[in-house]
Amino acid sequence: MKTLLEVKNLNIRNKEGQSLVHDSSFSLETGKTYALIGESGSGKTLTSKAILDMLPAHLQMSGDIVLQGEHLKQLSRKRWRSIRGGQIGAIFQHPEQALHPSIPIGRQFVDLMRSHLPVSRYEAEKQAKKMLSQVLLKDTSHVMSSYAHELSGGMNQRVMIAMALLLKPKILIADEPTSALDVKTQAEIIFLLKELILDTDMSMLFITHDLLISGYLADTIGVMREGKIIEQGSKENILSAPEHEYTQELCRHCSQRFLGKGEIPYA
Ligand SMILES: Nc1ncnc2c1ncn2[C@@H]1O[C@H](COP(=O)(O)OP(=O)(O)OP(=O)(O)O)[C@@H](O)[C@H]1O
Repeated sequence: MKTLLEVKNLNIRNKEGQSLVHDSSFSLETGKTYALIGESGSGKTLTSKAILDMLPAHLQMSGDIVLQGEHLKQLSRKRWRSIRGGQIGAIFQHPEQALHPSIPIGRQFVDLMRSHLPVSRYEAEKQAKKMLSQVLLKDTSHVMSSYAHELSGGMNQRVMIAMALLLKPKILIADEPTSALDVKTQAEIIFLLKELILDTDMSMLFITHDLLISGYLADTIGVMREGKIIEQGSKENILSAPEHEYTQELCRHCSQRFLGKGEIPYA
């Protein structure tokens, strides 16, 4: 199995020196999904922001992030941004915050594509429409001419997924992308992500508080609590033989929710 991204001994502290993420290490393999699961405030989003180089300046980070052999520590910020730019796509809980409110969706696609690749406007529009239909948005011309506020939450999340995939990244970071959606749309987006991952050799870091979703999407699960990854391993091991008491509790909740009895789904 080929390692695409390694997070090594990641530590993040606030101004007061309090540890927010503590000595976290994990790796992402080509074509595989790693789910980072944990309760609110456990450090999942800060971990993804560190990978995306989006940590606020007042937070101190140490450790190393290695993308295909290139060490973040050894690169200038500009160089890291350019390496990372086309190789890591990201989607978040609130797509409407990431989309520009007063620029039509289509133009945002075209601008993004043309800022990275020497393509004509016509070609960029063609690619954008292709991506929008890949995420199962039907009337692509209508979506292209719409503003984010004119689309539903589920449509905006599909638009974000299409935009994140436009530059054909090797890694997709999905930070609670379905938490703000209704249950039916949540399921549709989760199925879509699974299909997209199976159809390509893209890897995904999926951040969630939901063990059930992790069980469906992930190959490997890391359980995060109070800034630490307390347990990680294959989905099968984590779900059927969790070692840490906290993971055991998560599994019990999950099975009760899913089946109303003591069986672990997906294991
Ligand atoms: N910009 C920031 N400045 C200072 N502390 C922060 C900042 N962002 C997050 N924190 C703190 O760091 C810790 C981890 O936060 P983080 O957002 O990574 O948690 P999370 O697991 O993603 O939670 P959630 O599921 O609620 O998004 C929390 O204690 C949080 O209060």
